[in-house]
Amino acid sequence: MRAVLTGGGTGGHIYPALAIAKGLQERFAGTDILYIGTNRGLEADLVPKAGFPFKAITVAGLERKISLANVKILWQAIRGFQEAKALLKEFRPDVVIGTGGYVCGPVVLAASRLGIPTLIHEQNALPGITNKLLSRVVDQVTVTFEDSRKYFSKGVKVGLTGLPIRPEILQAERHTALNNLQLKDDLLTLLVFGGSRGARRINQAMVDVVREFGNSQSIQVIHATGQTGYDEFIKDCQNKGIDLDKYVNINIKAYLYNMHDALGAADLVVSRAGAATLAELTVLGIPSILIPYPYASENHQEFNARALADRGAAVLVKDKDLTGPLLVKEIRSIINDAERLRNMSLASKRLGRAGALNDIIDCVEKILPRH
Ligand SMILES: CC(=O)N[C@H]1[C@@H](OP(=O)(O)OP(=O)(O)OC[C@H]2O[C@@H](n3ccc(=O)[nH]c3=O)[C@H](O)[C@@H]2O)O[C@H](CO)[C@@H](O)[C@@H]1O
Repeated sequence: MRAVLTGGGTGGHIYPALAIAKGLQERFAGTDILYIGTNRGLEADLVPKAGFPFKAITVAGLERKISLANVKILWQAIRGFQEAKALLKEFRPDVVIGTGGYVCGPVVLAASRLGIPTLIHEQNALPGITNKLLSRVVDQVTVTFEDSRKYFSKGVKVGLTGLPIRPEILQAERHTALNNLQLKDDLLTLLVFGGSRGARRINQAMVDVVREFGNSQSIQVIHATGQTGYDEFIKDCQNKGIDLDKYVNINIKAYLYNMHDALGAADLVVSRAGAATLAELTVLGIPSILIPYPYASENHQEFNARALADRGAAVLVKDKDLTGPLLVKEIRSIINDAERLRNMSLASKRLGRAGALNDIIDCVEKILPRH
């Protein structure tokens, strides 16, 4: 079996594709994978690190208003389509799977023109523009939320599967994770990150959290600043007189390539509310404080966060309200109340869908040629 995966820009599109790639290899022994993305997205870093062959094509996102830049972008899209077609002809996949982001457009379209079976997965309740357009040419659409069915035209085959999660996250286990991270098992672990690119607002609030909990006897902290926010965070700490070297329980990273260990160790998470993150939190039953990114298209992160907050699995803090002292207060009020922490964890677990990856692989199997 030969499969092409495509999806890019942010981790929220890439990790579901990586999960599907691993799921295919588990189901069909000897599966050959090719990942097609762009050199500008996070996929150029994450895909080779995950051990899959990666090829890049030319592509760029359209601006929402008519502009001269869009003429250039349209030209790049045509070039990207030709490049995708050439890669597909060379690799000869049995199936092409897209998980959103601009790069999916030319790759999935080229596959459908070449008569290769195609499937796309939508992570958010509100489908992205690329997936909405592609839904008209693909063999199968799979969605995370029942609610998103209504955004696709009649006649489009839509299957409800949930969001596929990397197998290593599904298998994460606290003791091993703490060991791998060299953390203590008698302390609570707070994990903080702002989606795959980091979040400046969360980093700013974290300066106070680090100061408050530095060398605490009850809690240890892992904070991922995002690749571009690391230096600024360290400088902000220095400016406030915080010497991070003196805090043995505070671990600051630019990016967590070992998220399965970080999530496996976490008793409480502070994060943005991207769909992939929420699927991971709920499948492991981790309580969270969610600060939705307010500029995500049509404010979809707030809808994501509400789905958890309304069911007691998370506390929602609006970005505009976020300050260091408020974050410290929210963290304290949860970690100091063991019963609340346990109830939030149970509520989170109830929302998790561990079978999503398997269900998507079933959908892939159904569109393969021999079926
Ligand atoms: C700002 C924005 O529009 N973000 C969107 C983007 O999410 P974005 O990529 O920001 O966030 P998601 O939460 O969906 O996914 C992040 C992924 O990166 C992983 N991770 C993160 C940090 C780290 O250090 N290491 C690591 O492995 C997380 O475990 C997760 O798998 O795509 C998602 C899925 O379409 C959307 O729901 C988000 O709204």
